[in-house]
Amino acid sequence: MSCLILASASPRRAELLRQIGADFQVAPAEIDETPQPGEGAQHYVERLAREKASCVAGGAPGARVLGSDTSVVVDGEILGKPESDTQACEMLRRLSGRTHQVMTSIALAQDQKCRSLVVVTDVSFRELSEAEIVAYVATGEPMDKAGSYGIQGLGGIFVRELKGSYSAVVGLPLQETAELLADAGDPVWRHWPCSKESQA
Ligand SMILES: Cc1cn([C@H]2C[C@H](O)[C@@H](COP(=O)(O)OP(=O)(O)OP(=O)(O)O)O2)c(=O)[nH]c1=O
Repeated sequence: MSCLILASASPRRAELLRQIGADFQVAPAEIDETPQPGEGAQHYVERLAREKASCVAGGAPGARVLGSDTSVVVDGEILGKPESDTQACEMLRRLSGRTHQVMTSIALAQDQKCRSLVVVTDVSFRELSEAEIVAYVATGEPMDKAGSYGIQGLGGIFVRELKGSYSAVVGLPLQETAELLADAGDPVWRHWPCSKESQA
């Protein structure tokens, strides 16, 4: 079976892919993440996941390349990673006391072929006080995360309810990723270690 490459600089994605026992290498993709004029959120995340996967696949003939993108969407507006503390505070104020969508797309490319899907999760925040928004941004945790929070970190205390895939919010939907790899002919369970002695 051809090798699997994770086209991502995200330590969370690598950790999640390791969690399900996949055997892979990491090669981050450098692409322009600017949304196209009038582009819808689902289209945007899927396009980026496909571009990340295809960009790395172009330089790795025969390899299976997994790309992914996560964006937070509120009132149809895409919130990416904040560029400043001020922007992080603004995003958190917008998310306070309401429900937003986290959209994560995964794409698996091999040579010219590419399969992709989008997972949408509803996340509801309780009301956040100004003091805790400022304290949270001061920790630095929001800075490399879409929507300026990490559900898997300190930001977990903001989340009242989640409907959908927790792992997709962190950056890689585990069930759907395993399904995409299985459809491509290499289910992750084939790489799982066996703790039992051979019965032969
Ligand atoms: C909402 C949310 C996002 N995130 C992260 C997942 C992604 O790493 C990041 C969204 O940015 P992305 O552009 O999807 O990914 P990235 O720049 O980190 O890595 P790459 O493009 O190389 O794959 O936000 C969390 O870790 N926790 C959360 O709760």
